[in-house]
Amino acid sequence: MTTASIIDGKAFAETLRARVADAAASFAQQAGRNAGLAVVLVGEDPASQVYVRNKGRQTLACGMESFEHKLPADAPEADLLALVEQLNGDPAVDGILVQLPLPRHMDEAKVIAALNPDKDVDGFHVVNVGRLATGAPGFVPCTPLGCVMLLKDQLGSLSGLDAVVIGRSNIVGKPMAQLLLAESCTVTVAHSRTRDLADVVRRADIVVAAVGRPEMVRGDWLKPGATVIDVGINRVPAAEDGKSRLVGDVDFASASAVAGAITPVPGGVGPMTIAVLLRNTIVAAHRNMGLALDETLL
Ligand SMILES: Nc1nc(=O)c2c([nH]1)NC[C@@H]1CN(c3ccc(C(=O)N[C@@H](CCC(=O)O)C(=O)O)cc3)C=[N+]21
Repeated sequence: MTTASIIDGKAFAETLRARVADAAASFAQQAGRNAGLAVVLVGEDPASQVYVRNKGRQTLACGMESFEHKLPADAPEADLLALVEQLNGDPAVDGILVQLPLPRHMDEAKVIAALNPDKDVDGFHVVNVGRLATGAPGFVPCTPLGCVMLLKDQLGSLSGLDAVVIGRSNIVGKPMAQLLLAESCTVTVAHSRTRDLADVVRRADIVVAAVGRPEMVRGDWLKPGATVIDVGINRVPAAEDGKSRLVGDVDFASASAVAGAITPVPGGVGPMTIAVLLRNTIVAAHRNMGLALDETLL
C-alpha cells in the first residue's frame, strides 16, 4: 500500500497571497488608493466571527483596505439591503462579501441579488453564476476556484479525467462541477440520493467531497492513485479531553493509504478559500477601474 502525497493548501495559499500583494501594490500606485474589501457580518456566530477576523487580517497583510460591518442578529432585512446599496455605491469598496448563513428572517437570495455583480467577489450573484456556466468573465466562488488551483498544480492538465463531485450546493458543488467541465473533465455530480455512491466514486480520477458529513468518504471507495480534494470542515468532539477537533468529509487515515494525493483538514482547502477571496478582490479592483492586470498570474 502506498501513501498519498499531501496537498499543502496552506503553503499554496501563501504563495497566492504573495502574488495578490504584488498586484495590490501595483494597483495602489496606479489608482492612488488601496483596493478595498467590505465584509458584512450579521449576528454573533462565534465561528463566523473567527472567519471574518481572519479575512480582515489577511486583507490588510496583502496591502488592501478592510471594511468590516456588523449588524445585530435581529436587524431588519431592510437595514442589510440599505448597507449593500451603500457599499455598491462606495468607490473605495472594490469587493463585497456578505457572510453566510444569514439569520432565518432574512432572504439570502434577495440580499445576494442586491449586490453589484461586479463587486460580488464571492461569485454568488445569478449574473456570475450565469457567466461561469457560459464561460464569460465574471467572479467564481472562492472555495471551488481554490480547489481547481490545487488540482492543476498537482496534476497539470485535467483534460479527459473522470471527476466526481459529492455535493450539489450553490456555493461549492455546482460551481465546482462547472469549473471541472471547463477544464474538460468528465463530471459526475453525486448527492444524498445517489445510488451506489461508493461505486460512482470508485470510477473517479478526481474526487471532490463537499457534503458536510464527517469522514464519510473512505479509502475503499477510491480508485488507487485518485486525487482527493476534501472541502468538508466539520468540528467533532475529540475522544478524550472533551475538546473538539476538525475533520473533513473524507476519512483521511484510510483514504491516504489508497489515494495518489489528498488535501488535509485543516490546512487544505480552507486557507485557499480566503486567499482566492483576496485574489478576486484585486481582480475586481483592476477591472472596475479599467486598469490592466495579467489575471493568469493570479
Ligand atoms: N459569503 C461567504 N463566503 C465565504 O467564503 C464563507 C461564508 N460566507 N461563510 C462561512 C464560510 C466558511 N469559510 C471558511 C474560510 C476559511 C476557512 C479556513 O481557513 N479553515 C482552516 C481552519 C480554520 C479553523 O481552525 O477553524 C483550515 O481548513 O485549515 C474555513 C472556512 C468561508 N465561508
